[in-house]
Amino acid sequence: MKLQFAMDTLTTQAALELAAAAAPHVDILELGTPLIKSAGLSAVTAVKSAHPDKIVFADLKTMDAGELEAEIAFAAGADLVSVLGSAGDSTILGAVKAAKKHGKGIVVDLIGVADKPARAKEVVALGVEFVEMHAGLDEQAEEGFTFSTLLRDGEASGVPFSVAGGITASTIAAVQQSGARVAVAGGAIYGAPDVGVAAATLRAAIV
Ligand SMILES: O=C(CO)[C@H](O)[C@H](O)COP(=O)(O)O
Repeated sequence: MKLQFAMDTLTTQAALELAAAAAPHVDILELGTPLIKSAGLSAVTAVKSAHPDKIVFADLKTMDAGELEAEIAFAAGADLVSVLGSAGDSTILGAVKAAKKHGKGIVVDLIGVADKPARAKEVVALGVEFVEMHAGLDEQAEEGFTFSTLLRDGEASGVPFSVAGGITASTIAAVQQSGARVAVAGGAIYGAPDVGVAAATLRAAIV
């Protein structure tokens, strides 16, 4: 299982500092949605230039104009770009077209989708690399939130999936046991007193 670090920060400089500390321990460096909205796609270029050996994920969460948005992110240096599962199939197909042109991949984020396993099957048939079983930051803060639903949905989907939703060093082993291809961790790394140690701890918890 790969480890993806979601850098939910606001400036390119902060992202470069986080990436430098965590890179030895992670496989995928994610430019979070707030970072791309704040700093622009030049942040993707900066992170990819500093870490050409890492997979760089641009978390665009695209909802429309799939081909155009994916195209500009791939041109900026992204290896993977996210599109929302609640977007129409034409949006997802457009993004897949841009990915094929660049020899890169689309990840469909199933945040907010009620029947995640069903939509996962549909979008993988459209040509996406994998889906993300995702409970966002707001959903995580809701009363009654249970992380285990994401793992059950991933297993039920029968397609390649990642998991994101407040993963910590104590829950990442369960993510691996669910068969996830990628574990996405944001706050557990960027919110830790020592980013490098936190990333290394998550890595060590993957058996
Ligand atoms: O995409 C996101 C929010 O929409 C986050 O990057 C994702 O949820 C991972 O962060 P965390 O581990 O803090 O939940």
